[in-house]
Amino acid sequence: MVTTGDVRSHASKESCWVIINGKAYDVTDFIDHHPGGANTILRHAGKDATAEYEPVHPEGTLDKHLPKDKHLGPVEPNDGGETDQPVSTSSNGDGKSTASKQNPLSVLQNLDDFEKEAKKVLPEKAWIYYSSATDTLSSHINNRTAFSKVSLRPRVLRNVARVSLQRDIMGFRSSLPIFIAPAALAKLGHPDGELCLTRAAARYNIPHCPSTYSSIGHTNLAACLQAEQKAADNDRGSLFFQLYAPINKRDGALKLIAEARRLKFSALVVTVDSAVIGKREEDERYKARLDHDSGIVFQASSSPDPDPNLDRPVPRGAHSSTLEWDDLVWIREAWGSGPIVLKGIATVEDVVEAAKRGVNGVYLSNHGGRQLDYAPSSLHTLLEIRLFHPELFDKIEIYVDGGFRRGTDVIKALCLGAKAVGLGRPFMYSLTGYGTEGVCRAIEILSDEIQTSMRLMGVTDVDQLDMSYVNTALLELEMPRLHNLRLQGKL
Ligand code: HEM
Ligand SMILES: Cc1cc2nc3c(=O)[nH]c(=O)nc-3n(C[C@H](O)[C@H](O)[C@H](O)COP(=O)(O)O)c2cc1C
Repeated sequence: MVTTGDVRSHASKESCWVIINGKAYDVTDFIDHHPGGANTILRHAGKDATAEYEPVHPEGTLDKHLPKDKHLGPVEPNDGGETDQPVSTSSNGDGKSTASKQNPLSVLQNLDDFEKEAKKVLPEKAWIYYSSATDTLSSHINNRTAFSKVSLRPRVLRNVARVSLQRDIMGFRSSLPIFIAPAALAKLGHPDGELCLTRAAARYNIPHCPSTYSSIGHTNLAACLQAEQKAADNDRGSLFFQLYAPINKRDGALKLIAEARRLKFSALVVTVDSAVIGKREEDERYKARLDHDSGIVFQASSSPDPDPNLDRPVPRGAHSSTLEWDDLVWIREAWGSGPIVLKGIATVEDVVEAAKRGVNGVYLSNHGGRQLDYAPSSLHTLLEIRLFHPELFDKIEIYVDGGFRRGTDVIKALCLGAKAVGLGRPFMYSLTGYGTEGVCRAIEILSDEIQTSMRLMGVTDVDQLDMSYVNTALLELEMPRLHNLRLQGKL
């Protein structure tokens, strides 16, 4: 039996043990391969890391990734020493329950209200992770301001008593033109994490696309969907699989795709805007402060490399940095004939290329402003396609996300030609503290807003929404000057 004293004596990079859920692990050889960074583990060297580990890792992670001989067994407290007791995730550490700080769900009126409620109860680290964006925040801010550059053109004196909001989304007949976008680490907001999203998606018959880094394992999410469907005696809801190609690209991706197939996920969403991780300064500042406070010595991580041919890890490279268009061939082979959609497309040129490569759809996104700074919003890219290659809307399915908070935001994107809209942060905020009921309330609010606006616009079916219902003059002022490329035959 290992004692807490034993664990405390392995508190360095050279020999690093941690306690998780009452068991000790030797993670010395693993530290430098940890996808969340070496320092994240080093901060807990020799201590109980449960509170840090538990909300961000799916069940079974240690069994899957840490060799059996590094599992040191149960820990016995032997010396009355401090062990860094885990804190509960249902409070933010000050002893007050989340319920007593948050307004009742019935009081919340729009998706921004969920953000305010989440901020009240999320631990600082989680709030920063959910809300942060890259560099100057330009892409993030651009996502919201783009909506104010498109106004609506309503028609009147039409019978709008009945409206239909149904849309086909990546082969699934959804009751609303929206889906839950992939966002990692939902357990930071609620102990049930992504289960809340899958349950709500099933109840409202919309798709949920969990992240590769879902904090609840994909097997459990698939079982959750089945259980929901069985209890309701229907087949409502659907799960899509978001794929980050791992560092070891093909081998890692093939394993994930095989898992997605085994679990019968119905579409493959390949994220293509993450060759490296964006510079999210709030996250980096917070982690650097923790490192400093726990005595970890600062080391510059990405000095310019004098020789680009040297085989070194790519700075900020958390996933494969070598994924290319040609890789879509083996991805298609492994996935089979089901829908493949490329997430993170931002230009009309790449939509043209995608249409040639046999994928079913593109998903215009700047990752919620978390990757490239000064990237276009998805409304900008939709309009770019409208102006330069409108025929693409008939050739390939086009999905969007980024900054959608209102029913009218969704309607504007549908008018410009999007098939459906994904939302990331709003659903993470809605599960925070409230769990599944919060996500259900968020979907209801959005559905109400879409329906109400459609009626006020004289529209009874989302399929009727087209360019005649929007004034895009202001957004057109911001279109890139691509006419020269076209004249040169490059577009
Ligand atoms: C042994 C103790 C471990 C601790 C204390 C730990 C802690 C953490 C923390 C705190 C994060 C969030 C990263 C952040 O704050 O930026 C994280 C992320 C992550 N960890 Fe661990 N981890 C451990 C072991 C593992 C193991 C065994 C795996 C298996 C591969 C793993 C895989 C990951 C992954 C995939 C992420 C997500 C990275 C991202 O979304 O950017 N971790 N870990
Ligand atoms: C906390 C968080 C985690 C995310 N994790 C992922 C991810 O694992 N994979 C991915 O493709 N996109 C991820 N995204 C991006 C979202 O899928 C989506 O593009 C973005 O959140 C849309 O913007 P919105 O938050 O304004 O709705 C994440 C976004 C957030 C906010």
